[in-house]
Amino acid sequence: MDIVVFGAGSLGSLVGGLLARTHEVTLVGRDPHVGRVRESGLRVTGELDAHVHPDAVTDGRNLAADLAVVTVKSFDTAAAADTLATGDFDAVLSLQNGLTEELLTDRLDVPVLAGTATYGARLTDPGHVVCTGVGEVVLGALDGGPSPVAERVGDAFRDAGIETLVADDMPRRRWEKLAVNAGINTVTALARVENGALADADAADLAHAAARETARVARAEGVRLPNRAARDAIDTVVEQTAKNRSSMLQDVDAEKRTEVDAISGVVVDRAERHGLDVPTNRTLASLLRAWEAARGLR
Ligand SMILES: NC(=O)C1=CN([C@@H]2O[C@H](COP(=O)(O)OP(=O)(O)OC[C@H]3O[C@@H](n4cnc5c(N)ncnc54)[C@H](OP(=O)(O)O)[C@@H]3O)[C@@H](O)[C@H]2O)C=CC1
Ligand SMILES: CC(C)(CO)C(=O)C(=O)O
Repeated sequence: MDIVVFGAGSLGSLVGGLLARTHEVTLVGRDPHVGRVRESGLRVTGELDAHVHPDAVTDGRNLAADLAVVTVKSFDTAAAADTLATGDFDAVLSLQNGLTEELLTDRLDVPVLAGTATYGARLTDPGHVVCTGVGEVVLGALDGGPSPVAERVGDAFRDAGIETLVADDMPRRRWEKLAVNAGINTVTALARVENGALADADAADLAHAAARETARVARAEGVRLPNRAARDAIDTVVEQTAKNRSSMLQDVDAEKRTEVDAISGVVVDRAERHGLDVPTNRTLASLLRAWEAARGLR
């Protein structure tokens, strides 16, 4: 397959690097990373090991491929979509956190697949990405149900040795992941603690409340996500990733803009559409946005 990975930062470089073992890959990213990949290839170390030579560019306009994988931060999705729209792709797959696929669908004229990734990645130096955790990519039709396009993409990912599940219930999975991110990412970022700290009862109550509200909004959107499932998902992820610093906490540590708008912000916006109040998500979003504003990040 010809694959463009749009957003060759941490996750994009890892996924693109693994895909390049089997497929023709073009990474779209920034210098000096792109320059180093062109000069001496991309090294993957940590829990996986590879040295590959994908094509790499800084200008993502007018590209053509079977598939474009979107791995920019959620707040860069609209710009990425507008750039991808100048090219020619058979399908687009998002592996981002937050609900970004609707934005891609609105701006692109090709099938957009929904995806989640639980691989951990960190771009430590130009040309070098560290795999900090082997997880799984789950992908499928945005509205659920069977999808021959998703099956083809799933086969391509598996051929490259990426743990991949093609799922026919992406709406539920996306909202469950959103509930997890709305609970864990926000609370850990604001309290500056690792995920495992949410085993503490008070912090867990707050994360559970955000997840329960998210499940309520999901149900208003027609997605079957019981409160109990959202709460259990938080507990499972806290246990499995106890030592993680969530991606939002890493952004706060680095004084970088967070993905709050695509996580808590989306929960608040969708709740409003259905006349629901989500006070926990609203409060968490306000605090994070206040932090970003005070640092000139928004
Ligand atoms: N890292 C991880 O382990 C995981 C990440 N995710 C999700 O994946 C997404 C990406 O995360 P992550 O990889 O950590 O983020 P990064 O910031 O490391 O990667 C995104 C990269 O895309 C670049 N970029 C943005 N817009 C453009 C553009 N128009 N042209 C070229 N390059 C562009 C950014 O450059 P610049 O910053 O200079 O704009 C950055 O290098 C997020 O939604 C995250 O939540 C999900 C699971 C795991
Ligand atoms: C699952 C979790 C919470 C793992 O840290 C995550 O998705 C993130 O940090 O963004």
